[in-house]
This record gives sequence, C-alpha cells and structure tokens, in this order.
Amino acid sequence: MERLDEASISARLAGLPGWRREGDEIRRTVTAPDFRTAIAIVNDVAEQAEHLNHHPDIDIRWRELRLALTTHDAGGLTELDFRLAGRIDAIAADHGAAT
Ligand SMILES: C[C@H](O)[C@H](O)[C@H]1CNC2=NC(N)=NC(=O)C2=N1
Repeated sequence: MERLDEASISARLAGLPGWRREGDEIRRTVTAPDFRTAIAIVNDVAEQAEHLNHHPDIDIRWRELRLALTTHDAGGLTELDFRLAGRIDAIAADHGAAT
C-alpha cells in the first residue's frame, strides 16, 4: 500500500466531513449515547480492522471515542486509512453516535 499524495488526501478528506488531518494522521471524535454504546462501537470497529488488517488508535473517554488512523508501514496516509474511516463512520451512524 503506497502513501497518498497531498491532492489525493485532500480529495478523500472532502468526502469524510467528520475527519480532520493532523500531520500523517486523520482523526475523528465519535460521541456515543452512553458508555456501553461506545464500547459496542469499538467492538464493531475491531471487526472491520481485522478484516482490513488495518488498526486504528482508539482513546476511550467515557462515551467519547477519539480515533486516529495512519499507515505506519507506509510512513503516512494510504487508501486503507480512508477505507477504514468510511467504515467507522457507518458503524458510528448505526449506533446513533454524533461527531
Ligand atoms: C504486519 C501488519 O500488516 C502490519 O503490522 C499492519 C497491521 N495494522 C496496521 N494498522 C495501521 N493503522 N497501520 C499499519 O501500518 C498497520 N500495519
């Protein structure tokens, strides 16, 4: 998996309004209705991460999840980060979470 160039990163970010760029990462905060739901989201994200063999950093703060994606193997952002970001958005929406 190759690093994306700046134009590709910008184009993909434009399609993911909940996510922001921080250096070599993209980040999103997900606010779940409650703690149990936050953990259910983490479990669903874990399933997708295993499918893609691509794993987010997740910081759990009560019902708020801070997720960060990058591809260490490539030294930057790749298509996989954006694919996983899209799946995380779908999971969060399924669980009634807010940005
Ligand atoms: C060997 C295995 O493919 C790598 O360790 C994978 C696993 N999951 C990963 N996840 C993420 N987010 N970045 C990586 O570079 C990465 N590398």
